[in-house]
Amino acid sequence: MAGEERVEQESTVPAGVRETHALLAEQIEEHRFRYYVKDQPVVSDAEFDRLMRSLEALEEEYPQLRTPDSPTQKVAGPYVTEFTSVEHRERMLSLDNAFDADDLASWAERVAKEVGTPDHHFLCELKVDGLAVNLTYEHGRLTRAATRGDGRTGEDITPNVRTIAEIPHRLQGEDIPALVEIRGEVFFPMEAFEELNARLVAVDDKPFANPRNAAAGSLRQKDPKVTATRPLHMVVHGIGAHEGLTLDRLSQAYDLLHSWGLPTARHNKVVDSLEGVREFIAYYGDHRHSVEHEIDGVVVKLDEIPLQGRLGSTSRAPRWAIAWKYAPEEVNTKLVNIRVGVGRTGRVTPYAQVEPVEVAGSEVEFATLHNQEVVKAKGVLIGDTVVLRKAGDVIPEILGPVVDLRDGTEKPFEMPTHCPECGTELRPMKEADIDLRCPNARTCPAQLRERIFYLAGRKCLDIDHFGYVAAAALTCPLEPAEPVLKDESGLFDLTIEQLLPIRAYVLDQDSGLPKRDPKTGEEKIATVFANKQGEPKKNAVAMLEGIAAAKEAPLARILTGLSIRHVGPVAAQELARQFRSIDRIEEATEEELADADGVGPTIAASVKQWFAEEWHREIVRKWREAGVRMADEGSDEEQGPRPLEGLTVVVTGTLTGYTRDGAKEALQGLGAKVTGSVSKKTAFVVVGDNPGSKYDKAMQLKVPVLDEDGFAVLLEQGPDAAREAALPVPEPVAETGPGAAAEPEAAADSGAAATE
Ligand SMILES: NC(=O)c1ccc[n+]([C@@H]2O[C@H](COP(=O)([O-])OP(=O)(O)OC[C@H]3O[C@@H](n4cnc5c(N)ncnc54)[C@H](O)[C@@H]3O)[C@@H](O)[C@H]2O)c1
Ligand SMILES: [Zn+2]
Repeated sequence: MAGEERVEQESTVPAGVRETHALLAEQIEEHRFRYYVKDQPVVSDAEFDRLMRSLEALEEEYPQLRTPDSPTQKVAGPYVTEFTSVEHRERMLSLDNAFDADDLASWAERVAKEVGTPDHHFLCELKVDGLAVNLTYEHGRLTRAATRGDGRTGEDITPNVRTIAEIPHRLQGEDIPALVEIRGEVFFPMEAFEELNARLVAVDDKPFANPRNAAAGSLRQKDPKVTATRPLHMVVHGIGAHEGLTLDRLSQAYDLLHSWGLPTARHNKVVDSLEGVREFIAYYGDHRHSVEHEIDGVVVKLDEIPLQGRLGSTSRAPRWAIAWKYAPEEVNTKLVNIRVGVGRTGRVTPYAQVEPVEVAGSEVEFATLHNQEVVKAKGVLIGDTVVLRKAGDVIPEILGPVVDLRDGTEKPFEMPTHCPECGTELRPMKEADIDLRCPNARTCPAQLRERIFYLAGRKCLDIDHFGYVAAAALTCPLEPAEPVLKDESGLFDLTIEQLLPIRAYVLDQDSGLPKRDPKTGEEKIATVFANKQGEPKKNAVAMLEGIAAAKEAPLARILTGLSIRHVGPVAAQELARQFRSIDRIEEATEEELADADGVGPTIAASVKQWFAEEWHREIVRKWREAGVRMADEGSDEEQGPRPLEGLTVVVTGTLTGYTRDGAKEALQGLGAKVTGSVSKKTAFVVVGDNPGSKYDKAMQLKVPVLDEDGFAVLLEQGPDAAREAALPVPEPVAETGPGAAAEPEAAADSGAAATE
């Protein structure tokens, strides 16, 4: 009876469901066309994947809907495009996804069951975010290159692919087979992306929304000469049809391909258990940005090629492989507005305000745009749908606009000519500067607020309960009309009586805008330092105590807090170490300052300029009157050791928390020597995003490599702790077996011990 009911249900699909299914399928086909043919998708990959999953869910419930032309059963297409179509000798498939640990485990279970032997291995590869290509080599000569197309038939892009330097026109070496199809991913490096869009926008061409589309759009050019100007790369990730080649393990086959000159992946790893797969996934989840290309996940494959054959494929994907996708870092959202913010040094920078979206685990409403030239170069208009990227802990950024969604109401951004907070006319500091500044350093409320916030912050006086809201309340309140601080000179004279009546917006530190009540949407206003009865809040009392205690702060922290241009914590430390008091620094000549260790002419000139301002000298005078010490006692030795003395460090790639100079200064300030090339004498190599050959060299020489977290450990805890925090040395693919990546050996000759 129950069985009959089931059959009954399966045979009738409600008309409404049938229609939903048809509409969804049509939407998906439309998105695929925009993605694979136009290279200009209008939704994010995550959004696309959601649509696919809805379709799959419907077909799960009503299996009759799962017909051979459902998008769930096809790779994509077929499409008629301006390229000649060519048939792949062996089909090019997509991949099934594992969305959670359970999916992965049941895939592994099925593999184990079907291969019938526990003696098999998993090959873990990174999932490169680009577009798939198929290279046909006949007797070692590249005779054809094609896109994936619908899996059976792709587009002939041979002349375009020939322009990619990494792809050999002729294979070199031993055992070159009569025929082999090489599958791989062509990608566009993130760091070249901004420049490409700038070039396109400059000649009124459409910018790309992200690097993956730039890769596809650059490769699928009618004129291969255009492709030749694009910095495309490729990573090999599979083998198709072949003749005259016996293959056993895929990992070993890659070694063979590598020996022929093909660009195989550098981060593959063979493991013999699901545990090893999980470790690989977790490792690259944390080190996603230490790889030379964007990755959107990990692909796990059965390494034994004969066993792969036993598992076979569906119409869409092999059963012997599965893709694990990481949380998406890109989302599409609306660029609501471009605002400008005024920084501590008066720099006025545009930033994007977007419709709030959740990305990489947090809600994002603002993204950096750096300066007005960057806005132009990105080709974004106010009102555009944009691709927003949040990579790890990095500040969110706008990658590019979704041009195909424009309706003509979008407006270009215009950089204001006057300061949004004090109305002063903006100008560049130096003629050649791109950045504009508000010259009203003393009383511009924005600059003062940021300076006070910085002064109270971790790098300077480090005063508890003195955050952004307090800084704003002291410098730009709603009431009283006059702020209690008109510049920083009165900081150490503040009294609780002055604080109690202050009412101010509760400002958001990232945007400088008032926070809003999530329910009413109203801007939040508060008596920041008093409770409802008008009595001092505990935090306000603690803040004043903190300010009083800061009168004894070391000179370096006071100096840093003065916001003298180019005098960050490191330079301040050098000045404090060598001059000992603020008076001696003020009295020193520019030459004397420039001669000091770690100072130099730029900093020296800047210090002189700072003291030349009357209101700056007034700050020092008032602080002294209030009892601020502004001098360090004792000799050099008592100033504490330089924990990185004797170490040579190389910095490569882009760090997120530091400029290259900033990282260098931080290291030098602690006594390290910073050089440009890696040798056996190098104690550490610090790598940011997209490191390059120095990273490889370090791995080769077994020099400990630090990512940004490791770098922080080096600065804060010294070399011994940093060695522990170094990245593991990736194992070459051929070295199979379990076990995590090898511990890096500590450099034997790296000198001084950590002293804390
Ligand atoms: N935004 C859109 O409108 C839109 C439209 C269509 C597709 N997409 C994106 O494309 C995906 C579907 O495309 P798909 O069918 O190519 O599936 P997929 O990207 O999930 O996986 C299959 C592809 O992964 C690639 N790949 C990368 N590294 C690999 C490796 N190491 N080994 C094997 N393959 C590797 C291959 O090109 C392969 O064809 C969607 O999940 C979505 O992210 C987006
Ligand atoms: Zn201003």
